[in-house]
Amino acid sequence: MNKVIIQGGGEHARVVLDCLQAQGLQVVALFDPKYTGDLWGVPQRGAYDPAFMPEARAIVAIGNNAVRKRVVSITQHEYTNAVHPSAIISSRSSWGTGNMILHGVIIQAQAHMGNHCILNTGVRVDHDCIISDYVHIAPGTVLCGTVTVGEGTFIGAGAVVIPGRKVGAWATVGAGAVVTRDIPDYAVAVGNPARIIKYTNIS
Ligand SMILES: CC(=O)SCCNC(=O)CCNC(=O)[C@H](O)C(C)(C)COP(=O)(O)OP(=O)(O)OC[C@H]1O[C@@H](n2cnc3c(N)ncnc32)[C@H](O)[C@@H]1OP(=O)(O)O
Repeated sequence: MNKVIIQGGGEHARVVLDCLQAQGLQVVALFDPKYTGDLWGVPQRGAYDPAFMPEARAIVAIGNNAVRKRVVSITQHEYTNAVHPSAIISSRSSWGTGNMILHGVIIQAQAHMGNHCILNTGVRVDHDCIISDYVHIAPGTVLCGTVTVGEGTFIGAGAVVIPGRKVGAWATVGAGAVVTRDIPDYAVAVGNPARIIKYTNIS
């Protein structure tokens, strides 16, 4: 059960491949219509083939949350998690499947995360945070204790969310933002303190 396929062939997929290989897992294929050839010893097989090695586990390594959700809906393999060996993870935290917990991430006690999320390089998720499905938290971001993040939300690199704040679903927090108030669903917020500049309509 150590074989893994990756859905996606772009930059994020390469980081996830690096992570899975560091875990000692055998990545047997990358699927992405845009890529063929060999990447770090792994064949890039073009479009997804549901019949390919059905015993392999899958991970959808696509950084865009809406696209990742769509590709998850058509993937027939069972899922696994990518967890880099350098991550520091409390045994009192929990998460579902299909998640990418990348290099240098820290997850504190009683933090809980759903499925198909990305905790990118060096993200810190402190105690009692709750992260829904299809969230992407970009490199270096800090979620202080008891923060809640709704489905599909993207939090840009180096952002800070102060304790107890709620970031809604399918929201966007800009790089370097400091979130001092709750952010509603679909809002795009930037700056310190973070201010809403617009709403998006992704679902
Ligand atoms: C491994 C990896 O690389 S993972 C990927 C990590 N990527 C990131 O962290 C990127 C995060 N993205 C951002 O911060 C983007 O700027 C977004 C998503 C917040 C906004 O993007 P857009 O919707 O294209 O907004 P746009 O660029 O038009 O900017 C709108 C306004 O907000 C300002 N703005 C945009 N981003 C920020 C920001 N992070 N902080 C402060 N102000 C910002 C712009 O200067 C502009 O201001 P103006 O209207 O006065 O000129």
